[in-house]
Amino acid sequence: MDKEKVIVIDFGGQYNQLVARRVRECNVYCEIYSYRTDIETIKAMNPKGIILTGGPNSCYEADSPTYSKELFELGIPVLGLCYGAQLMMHVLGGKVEKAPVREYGKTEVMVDKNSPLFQNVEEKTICWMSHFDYISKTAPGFEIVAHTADCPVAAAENREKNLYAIQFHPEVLHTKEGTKMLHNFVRGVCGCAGTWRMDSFVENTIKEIREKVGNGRVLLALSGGVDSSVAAGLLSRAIGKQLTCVFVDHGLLRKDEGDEVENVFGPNGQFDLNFIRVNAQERYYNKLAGVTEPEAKRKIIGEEFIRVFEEEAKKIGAVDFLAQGTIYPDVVESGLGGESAVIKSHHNVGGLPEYVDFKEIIEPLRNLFKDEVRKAGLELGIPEHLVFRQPFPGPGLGIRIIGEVNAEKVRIVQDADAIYREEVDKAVAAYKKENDEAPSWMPNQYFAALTNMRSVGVMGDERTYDYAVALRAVNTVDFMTAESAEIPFAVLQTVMSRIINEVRGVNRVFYDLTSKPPGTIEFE
Ligand SMILES: Nc1ncnc2c1ncn2[C@@H]1O[C@H](COP(=O)(O)OP(=O)(O)OP(=O)(O)O)[C@@H](O)[C@H]1O
Ligand SMILES: O=c1[nH]c(=O)c2[nH+]cn([C@@H]3O[C@H](COP(=O)(O)O)[C@@H](O)[C@H]3O)c2[nH]1
Ligand SMILES: NC(=O)CC[C@H](N)C(=O)O
Ligand SMILES: [Mg+2]
Repeated sequence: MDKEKVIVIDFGGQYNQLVARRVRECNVYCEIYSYRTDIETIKAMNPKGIILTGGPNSCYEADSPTYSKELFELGIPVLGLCYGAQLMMHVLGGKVEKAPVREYGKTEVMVDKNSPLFQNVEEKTICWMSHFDYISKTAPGFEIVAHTADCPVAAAENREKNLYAIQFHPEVLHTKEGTKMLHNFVRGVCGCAGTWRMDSFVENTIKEIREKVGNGRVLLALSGGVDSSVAAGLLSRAIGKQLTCVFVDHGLLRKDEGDEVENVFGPNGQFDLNFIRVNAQERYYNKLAGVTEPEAKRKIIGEEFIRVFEEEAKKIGAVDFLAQGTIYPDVVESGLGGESAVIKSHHNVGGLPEYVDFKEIIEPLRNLFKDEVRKAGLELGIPEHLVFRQPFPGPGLGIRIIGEVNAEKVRIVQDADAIYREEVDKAVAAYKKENDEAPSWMPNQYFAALTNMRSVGVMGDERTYDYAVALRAVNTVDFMTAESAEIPFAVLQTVMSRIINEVRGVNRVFYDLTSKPPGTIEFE
């Protein structure tokens, strides 16, 4: 018998893998296909349900991604999300246009509890919006089953034909009851039994690595961060000393980070690894001098990483494989997740130079989200303080210094960031001691960035004309969507006064309140 399957049709949304992941979490097998896949192929797969994803385009424009009306006439339940919802209305005779009010981030939504989609969902709930178009008129046969203050059609259904449209994103965890809504569609509307089980990731991956590498040698780009540490755990289990880890100190690390990483992974550390530290500060500063455009900076940093790895590989002799701790969000934001737009080129994906002198690149975590990587890390026995470290991007402070990078700016942001992290950690520890649990505002990522803005201040009765530091702290699970964390004002004030007193060159401190979307977590 055919395995029960739901297919996701990709229109270039940022959250497509999350949709697939949520469906799998309902114990239903799921695959993603491009919107260019023809209807015969889709019919042949005999899916129990079809989900249309979001996407960056406007469906009413001439060359935007679309799908033929037939898709909605197969008798298979279809759920459209955001762009997918708009497209469903557009194709079936409704109307989509530029919204008078755009919605981004957390939004209150009122749902009709009688709809099969909203069974057991609160009447007033929180959803995550990200759109500038809206459905101004539903297609014939559809009924509106959710709305927000600014969005008259937050969801619509044609129950008889099993067609459903949701303007917001139930697949992101910031939509409070989104998982339930997808469950209602997949298990309720589509009638999937939910008998599928996920394979063991760790076991299977170790087997696959062994088969691929054979007797070859692998160079792993190790940053000391969560992803590459978990990748190191997997590879070292799979191929032992055929693995060499190379850590690059590019001069864009946090204060004292180079030595900290060496202490954990180096010869005096807790792992039995071949470990090489390369000090490449000068070479990065030279390449970055005068460069201000964010994507150009990212590409330079990405290319330099590869050149350093190639040089190290030559020293070791005959290294076939380069391994990296790339995870799914790196891939999708770099515009390589199927139909998705480029948001930023992660140094390890879109930032890779065209010519790479390795036979193959191994990325065992390429399809996982951060929280899944952490789970694998714990399974591999990697210590908790490493597994739950906050992420630090490969291009490092290079993308937290807006505009040109130089040694002086690196010093400023390193010092400000160290003060900020110290004070936040102190406040979290004090809260934990008193309450036996972490505070609700405990951020999942927090750092200081250096804006490119200088402004006038007065210090010691004298005029100053110095830089402004921006503090960022976000709450997020998968780093695909995020909210600004509510760090207590008193803590922020302490940080502000310490930064201004202790870090030369700064006379103003900002706190960034932006969620993702519309912001991203990093600044460039
Ligand atoms: N300084 C570095 N030296 C060597 N490799 C690096 C360095 N920085 C990043 N990389 C490589 O680039 C990949 C992506 O970096 P990224 O910061 O996303 O992951 P990470 O550092 O492993 O984990 P985390 O997200 O927790 O920081 C890493 O997994 C690693 O393979
Ligand atoms: O290794 C990396 N190389 C990169 O080029 C990069 N850009 C962003 N990040 C990290 O990814 C998460 C999402 O960040 P953004 O919201 O800024 O895209 C956050 O955790 C960021 O720190 C990167 N990590
Ligand atoms: N997130 C989305 O799918 C957005 C759809 C469309 N581009 C809009 O802004 O309305
Ligand atoms: Mg990192």
